[in-house]
Amino acid sequence: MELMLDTANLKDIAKGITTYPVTGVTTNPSIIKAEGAVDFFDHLKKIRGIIGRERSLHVQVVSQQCDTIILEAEKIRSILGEETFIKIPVTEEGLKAIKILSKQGVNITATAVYTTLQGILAMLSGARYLAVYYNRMLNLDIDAARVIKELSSLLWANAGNCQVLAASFKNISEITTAYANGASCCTVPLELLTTGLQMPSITKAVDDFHANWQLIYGDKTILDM
Ligand SMILES: O=C[C@H](O)COP(=O)(O)O
Repeated sequence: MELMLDTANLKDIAKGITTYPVTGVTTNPSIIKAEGAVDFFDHLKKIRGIIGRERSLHVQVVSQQCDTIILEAEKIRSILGEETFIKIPVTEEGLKAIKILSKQGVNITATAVYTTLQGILAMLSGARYLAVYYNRMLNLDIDAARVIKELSSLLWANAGNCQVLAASFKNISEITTAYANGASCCTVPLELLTTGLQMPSITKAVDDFHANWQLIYGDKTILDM
C-alpha cells in the first residue's frame, strides 16, 4: 500500500514527507494553479528537490491530442527526469498516447478515471497507476467504492504492473473506504491527514496519560528512570 500527497504546495509537501509515510506527490493543472502563477518547471523541480528520487512525482499533460500529449510527455521527462510519472486523462486521444508511451517504457498514471471501463482500458494500454476520482464520482452518484473494488480485483487477477491510485478526496471516510475496497494507493491533501489526527479524543487520551505519569513521577521522564 502507498500514500501520496495531492498537492503542489511546497510547505505541505515538506511537512507531509516528514510526518507521514508518503511515497509520492501527484499534481495536475488545477493543483499547480492553487500555488499562483509559479514557473511550471521551476516549481516541479523544487518539489522533486524536497521529495528526493526515492518518491514518485506525477505530472499531468495539458494537451488533448495524442501527438501533442506525447511531445509534452517527452518535455516533462527531459526536464524532470525519465522516472517522472506522466498523468494522462483516459480519453480516446489519451489512450492512444498511453499505448505508445508505455511501449517506450514511460511511467504512466492514467487519470480522470470515473468508470471501470476507463480503468480497464488504461490498464490494458500499459498504465502503471489508475487515478480514480473518488469524490467527483460520488457527486455524480457513481459508486466509487464499487469501481475501485472491481478494478482492484481485476488488477490483482491479472497480476500486472498496475495499481489503483484513488484521488479526489474531500473527507477521511472516503480515503479509508477507498483503501478498504482495494485501492493500493490514495493521494490526499495534507489537510485531511492533519484533520484525522487532531481529534479531541486522541488529544485527551494522550493528555490523560501524561497527567497520570506526572501524578506519580512529577516532572521526571522515562529518561530519568
Ligand atoms: O488529479 C486528481 C485530483 O485528485 C482531483 O481532485 P479534485 O477532485 O479535488 O480536483
